[in-house]
Amino acid sequence: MSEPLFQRLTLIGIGLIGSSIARAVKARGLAGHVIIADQSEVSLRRAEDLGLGDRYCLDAGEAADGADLVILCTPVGASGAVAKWIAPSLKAGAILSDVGSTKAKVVKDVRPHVPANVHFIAGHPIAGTEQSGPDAGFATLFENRWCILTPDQAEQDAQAIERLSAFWRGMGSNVDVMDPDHHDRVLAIVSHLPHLIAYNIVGTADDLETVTKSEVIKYSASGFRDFTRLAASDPTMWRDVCLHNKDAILEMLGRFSEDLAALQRAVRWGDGDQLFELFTRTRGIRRSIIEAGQETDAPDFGRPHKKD
Ligand SMILES: NC(=O)C1=CN([C@@H]2O[C@H](COP(=O)(O)OP(=O)(O)OC[C@H]3O[C@@H](n4cnc5c(N)ncnc54)[C@H](O)[C@@H]3O)[C@@H](O)[C@H]2O)C=CC1
Ligand SMILES: O=C(O)C(=O)Cc1ccc(O)cc1
Repeated sequence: MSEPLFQRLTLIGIGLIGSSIARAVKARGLAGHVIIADQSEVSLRRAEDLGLGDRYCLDAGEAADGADLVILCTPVGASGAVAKWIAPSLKAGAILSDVGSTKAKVVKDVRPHVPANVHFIAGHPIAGTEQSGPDAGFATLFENRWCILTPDQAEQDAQAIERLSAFWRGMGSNVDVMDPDHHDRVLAIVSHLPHLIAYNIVGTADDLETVTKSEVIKYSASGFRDFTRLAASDPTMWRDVCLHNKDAILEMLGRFSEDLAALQRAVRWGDGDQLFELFTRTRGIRRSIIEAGQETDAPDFGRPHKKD
């Protein structure tokens, strides 16, 4: 057997993403020793029952002590505080990363706490589900998905970026490197806005006085059901995403609202040509995604282009 990429891996937060990393690392032999930390005793005990790691700690600082790679897998709102807590325990030469859905604010919150001899490289696997907690993870989650790294000190961390990229490739992902602000604008439109729209439409249906709750459940067509899946996503995680990526989300929401108003006008004035033109254009985008191998007929997210 070849040497694992990292001798000691620490995962802080053992929910959907942390536990998926733990499972993938175990299945693929990517780390010698896996240490798991979580602030929830229940999740930590569950992780132990599932055999996700080699050691379990309530104290993230203790867990990070001596690790070669530490990955923050908590909601983004906790990143800064956790980084501050573990900073004194990080060993020289260690890599610190994260999996948060937003990047610029994570870098802003974490960077000030990172010792000069530690490589901090923020990251985001574009893979997930609406589920959360240690039971929700699975070893194949990252296979054939993108992972975006957003280093803010790319030149001095070049070797560490390559090691971290190899780690994600080892879990089956394709890796892209991007500026944190650009990441946040792209993800605002392809991920954050769709979740907000889903939360909103399901909330609106729930509030309607003229349609009963039981009718919403009974007659929900598959389009509405797709929205309810996204709208079942973790409230803490998505509250934090909205608070963190406020500017990009507001920018995309502004644009979205303008386009929705145009659509509303086309419906009001019976402008069939405009409706037909838009629906034809968007159908083409779906077809391009399927042709690029990023989507099957089932709901899916972020699958990279198939290699020839
Ligand atoms: N759920 C998804 O589909 C995806 C989520 N992400 C990102 O991954 C991160 C984790 O998300 P999930 O695994 O879905 O969440 P989750 O809710 O399943 O797990 C988060 C875990 O972090 C723990 N935690 C929270 N604050 C903590 C703290 N201060 N110290 C130690 N542990 C703490 C919680 O107890 C929980 O076990 C988030 O930043 C999210 O934006 C990224 C890609 C996809
Ligand atoms: O469940 C879905 O459809 C998702 O969109 C999963 C997801 C959620 C958040 C991310 O930052 C990346 C992927």
